[in-house]
Amino acid sequence: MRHDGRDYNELRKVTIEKDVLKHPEGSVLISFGDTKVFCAATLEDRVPPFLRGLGTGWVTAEYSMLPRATNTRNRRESAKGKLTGRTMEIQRLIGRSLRSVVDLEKLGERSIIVDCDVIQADGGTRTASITGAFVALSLAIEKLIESGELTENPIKEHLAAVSVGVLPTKEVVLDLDYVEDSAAAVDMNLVMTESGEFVEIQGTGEESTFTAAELNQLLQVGDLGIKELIARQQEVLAPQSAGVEVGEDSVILIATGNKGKAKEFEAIFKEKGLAVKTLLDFPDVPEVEETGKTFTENALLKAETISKKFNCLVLADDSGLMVDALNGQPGVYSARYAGKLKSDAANNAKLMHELTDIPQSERTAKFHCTLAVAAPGKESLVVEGEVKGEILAIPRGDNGFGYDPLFLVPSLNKTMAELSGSEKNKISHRAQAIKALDNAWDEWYKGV
Ligand SMILES: O=P(O)(O)OP(=O)(O)OP(=O)(O)OC[C@H]1O[C@@H](n2cnc3c(O)ncnc32)[C@H](O)[C@@H]1O
Ligand SMILES: [Mg+2]
Repeated sequence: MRHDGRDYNELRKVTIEKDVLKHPEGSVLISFGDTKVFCAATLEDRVPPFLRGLGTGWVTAEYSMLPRATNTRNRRESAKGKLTGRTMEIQRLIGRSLRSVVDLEKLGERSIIVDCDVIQADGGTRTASITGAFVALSLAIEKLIESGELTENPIKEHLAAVSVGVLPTKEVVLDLDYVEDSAAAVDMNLVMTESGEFVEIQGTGEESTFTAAELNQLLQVGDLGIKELIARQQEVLAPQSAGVEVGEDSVILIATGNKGKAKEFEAIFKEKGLAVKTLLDFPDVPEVEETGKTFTENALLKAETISKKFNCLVLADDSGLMVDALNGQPGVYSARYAGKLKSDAANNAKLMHELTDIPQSERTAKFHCTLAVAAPGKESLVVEGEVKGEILAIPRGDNGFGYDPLFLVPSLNKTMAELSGSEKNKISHRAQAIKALDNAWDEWYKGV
């Protein structure tokens, strides 16, 4: 029986929180029970002198512990003026471990430095550091891929580390906390890869010895722990590493967080036998900032950013309302016409207000839709669609989304919000753009 009630092969509660710091390219706060470590990965566009000009990159790590990470205060190493042997040994181990799963040539002439700072120590700080450092490193590399600086991921496979040991009771256990660690007869740190290979085994009999049979048990229990830790890392790094099913042929990923658009695309693609996934399925993926000045720029930005992130084919829609009496406004600013909060009600209220004195005959407008499709290694495809109409003074209908209740389709004498979903999907700007996409698809798909 372990003092905290865990089973012999049970990890402490492991949590990995990502993007916890503002400045580093990759950051995580990892906890193994009460052991908590910040891991921050920094990208630098240079390599140490011994690698300069060789076209290869470098990954290294630094480790440190806050004075009160432990039961009694430890003087800062910076105040002492030198690193202890323990610190040197641990930071070399972290760097070595990370390099074992990175193809340094693919990384190119740049360095990634991972700082592991223990804020609370309760046993296993080096193993928590390695497991967290791998995630921070992956996040930093993701940034390089997103920005187009790297096209291929230099990470070969996942890496994690865990402690195992033999208690004075002779029990072989996984993931020792401080109480167990300080009494253990055998203490071992394992660093392993996703494919089950070892990077490092540090095993010591503490005033005792251990048998080959015990060693085997220790390795087995450790292997299970590593598999669990890697699964946890994959969850945190998902969807990039887990891939979900977006790569399947029958699924199309649409880079939109707009529920109204998502619903329309689902209906339109269902008829083509394709299931739709949108960013609503991936709430952790941050919204792509629409910094473009045109529909095309923004559609490409959304499609290409998300395609790089997921490494699969992605469709994006940038659309909006263009009102003639407002010189084409709100145009690309349609979603945020009344402010950052993107409220349909506020946008419609602003539009009604802006057009207060404009007679109906001068309230002509059009909905515009630009679609961009991006796929890895291909030049993106862009198509457009439009539908003409008029802006009413008073909203009508409850269907659709956005400006639909104010947008009259004169030939039907109904607003877009008075049409059923399937009626709107026959005539809308989005439907027109999808027709154009259909026409261009085969040639684009075969080519480039
Ligand atoms: O960028 P994504 O995540 O796709 O979602 P978004 O709502 O921000 O979308 P856009 O940047 O393309 O802005 C388009 C805005 O134009 C309006 N709009 C586009 N299509 C529309 C439609 O079919 N009916 C009504 N309003 C529409 C609506 O206000 C949208 O929020
Ligand atoms: Mg948008």
